[in-house]
Amino acid sequence: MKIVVATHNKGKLREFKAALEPLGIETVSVGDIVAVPEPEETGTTFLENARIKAQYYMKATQLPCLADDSGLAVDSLGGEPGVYSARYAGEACDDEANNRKLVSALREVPFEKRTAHYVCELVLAYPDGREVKATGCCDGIIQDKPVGDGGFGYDSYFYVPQFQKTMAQISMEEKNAISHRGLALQNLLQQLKID
Ligand SMILES: O=c1[nH]c(=O)c2ncn([C@@H]3O[C@H](COP(=O)(O)OP(=O)(O)OP(=O)(O)O)[C@@H](O)[C@H]3O)c2[nH]1
Ligand SMILES: [Mg+2]
Repeated sequence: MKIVVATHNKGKLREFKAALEPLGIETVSVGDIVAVPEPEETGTTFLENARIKAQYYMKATQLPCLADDSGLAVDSLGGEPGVYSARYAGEACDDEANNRKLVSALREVPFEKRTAHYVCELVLAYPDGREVKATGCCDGIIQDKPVGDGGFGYDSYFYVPQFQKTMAQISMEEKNAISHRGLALQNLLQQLKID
């Protein structure tokens, strides 16, 4: 079995590959199948954006496509950066700029009040119109200094109490077992009756 993963984020792709290959499911990046511009993520929720991406790439490839919309919601920032996680510091920004803005926004907030969640919505869209949706959430605390070099994005600042480490210090297998994306994927596979 093969799944087209409708993302251009290499970190997400690596995680999908690591979770699905042991189950005998091959992953292909949509960028290796069609050369189309990325759709605008105009939704106001993770689910809306995941649907926009899944539908767009399914129509472009005529294949079942799995899209992921995810992000970080920080309680003391009223849920920010939320759906804007990838472009928190502006449209043409990178992980480093986003992290700088995050640390600066939390400068006055004590560690115990820096609770946050990663959220992931997955949508698998089929050419016949069917859609399978799954969601996952993972709790953590945003620390001041980056630690670890695994993962991507905000991971080196995202402290996971359960491991007493950041998301960038744990292995890919450990991340997939507890992360928003890993949990959403487990839920999706249950609905597809694959485990
Ligand atoms: O450190 C992180 N570890 C994670 O596990 C994680 N999951 C999401 N995020 C952040 O949220 C944005 C998603 O935005 P997003 O869903 O639009 O994805 P994207 O634009 O990067 O790729 P695409 O899938 O849209 O092609 C990403 O860029 C990251 O900033 C994460 N950061
Ligand atoms: Mg995106």
